[in-house]
Amino acid sequence: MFTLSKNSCLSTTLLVSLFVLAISLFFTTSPTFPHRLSLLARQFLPIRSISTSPTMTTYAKELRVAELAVQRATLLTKYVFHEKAKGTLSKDDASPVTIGDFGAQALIIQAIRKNFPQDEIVGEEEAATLRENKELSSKIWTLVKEARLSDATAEEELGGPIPSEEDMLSAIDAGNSAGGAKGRVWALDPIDGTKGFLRGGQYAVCLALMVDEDVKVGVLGCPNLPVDDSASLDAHSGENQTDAEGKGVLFGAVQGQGATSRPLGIGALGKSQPIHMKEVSSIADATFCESVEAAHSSHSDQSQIAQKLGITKPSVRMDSQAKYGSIARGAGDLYLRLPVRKDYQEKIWDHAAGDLIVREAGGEVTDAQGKRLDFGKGRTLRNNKGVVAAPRGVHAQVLEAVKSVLGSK
Ligand SMILES: Nc1ncnc2c1ncn2[C@@H]1O[C@H](COP(=O)(O)O)[C@@H](OP(=O)(O)O)[C@H]1O
Ligand SMILES: [Mg+2]
Repeated sequence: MFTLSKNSCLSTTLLVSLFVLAISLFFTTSPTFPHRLSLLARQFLPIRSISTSPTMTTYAKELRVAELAVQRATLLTKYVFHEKAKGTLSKDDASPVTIGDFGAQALIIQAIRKNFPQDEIVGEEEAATLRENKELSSKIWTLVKEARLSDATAEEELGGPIPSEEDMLSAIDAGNSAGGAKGRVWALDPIDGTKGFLRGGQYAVCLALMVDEDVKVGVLGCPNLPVDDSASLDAHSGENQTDAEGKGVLFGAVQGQGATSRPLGIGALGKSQPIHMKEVSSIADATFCESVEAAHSSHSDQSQIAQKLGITKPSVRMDSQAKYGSIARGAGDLYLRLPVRKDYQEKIWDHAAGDLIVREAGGEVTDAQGKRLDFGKGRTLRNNKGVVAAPRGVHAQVLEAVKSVLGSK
């Protein structure tokens, strides 16, 4: 019979322990530990379970591509915005916003398709009208061709420029996914806040990645917000600001990793810093951000809710998801979207990025009944009505006021 002496038993145990210790030290002290773990996991687990687990995947590449792609798209939107302000592009032919929308969508989808060819994309625009209007299409193509980051490496990371006008149209049309609760789905709003864009106010280029309906990555490019996170809230509304000095911010977030802001540049990404919502110790001191458009969110319900909460400071009106970015960095505290039309369904591209950025900055985002926004129901948030975004500590209090005002209707 095979037996072991007490001594050899002890030395075997010692050897095994030393081996285990060495392996754990190697992995845990290595800067590439999460990456190694993910590679190891990839060999033993099916792909789907890796991409849905926040601990296994850092989404570092997705965030980087999204930030660079949004930054590149804003080169085009900023050009169009300033040409419009100079009067070179007029509002009459509806072209400024159309050119900006289509051009930005093409540039961003090109980068997603190059880097993540299997992913689905829900984009706001489609190219049908451009295929019928050759003149408009070639006008957009002229600008798309020129929109390049000044940093060659960054441009390479995005997969380079779009090769032809036909490729541009095909990229725009690749945003036609129906969305849904399964797999990797990007939500893209090439120019959110169309009305703000035309008015010379705030607008945002918005991109988010959902994996199995959960928002994992969110990016907002806001060319007209102040770079400075501590700038006064008035500077955030940005009506008729045409001077680009000190403006342009890029917000980013990955689920479980916090939210950041960085200057919106023209080449490589600028330095990022963490952002946090402001702590609200007394709700009466809070400030609301609300939509400029009373047709998008009821201004009268908003003022009744403010009254209920004892808030006397006037709300700051701002277009686009710049509202989510602003409260996430403590410029303003609360953002409500109060339904005007009962039949209107909010679009996923109008909320996905902002929802994650606010939650990662210490906030809570629900609908007006307190339900989490449901991004797995296709292109719209058909399971939700309204939006309530607030710092985690006061969200319940704000929601109660919202319910009591909307409930009495
Ligand atoms: N009746 C309505 N209720 C709520 N949102 C609406 C709406 N009609 C349009 N919108 C959305 O409101 C967005 C702008 O939001 P805000 O008012 O916060 O700036 C628009 O995005 P686009 O500008 O991309 O079209 C559009 O999708
Ligand atoms: Mg929008």
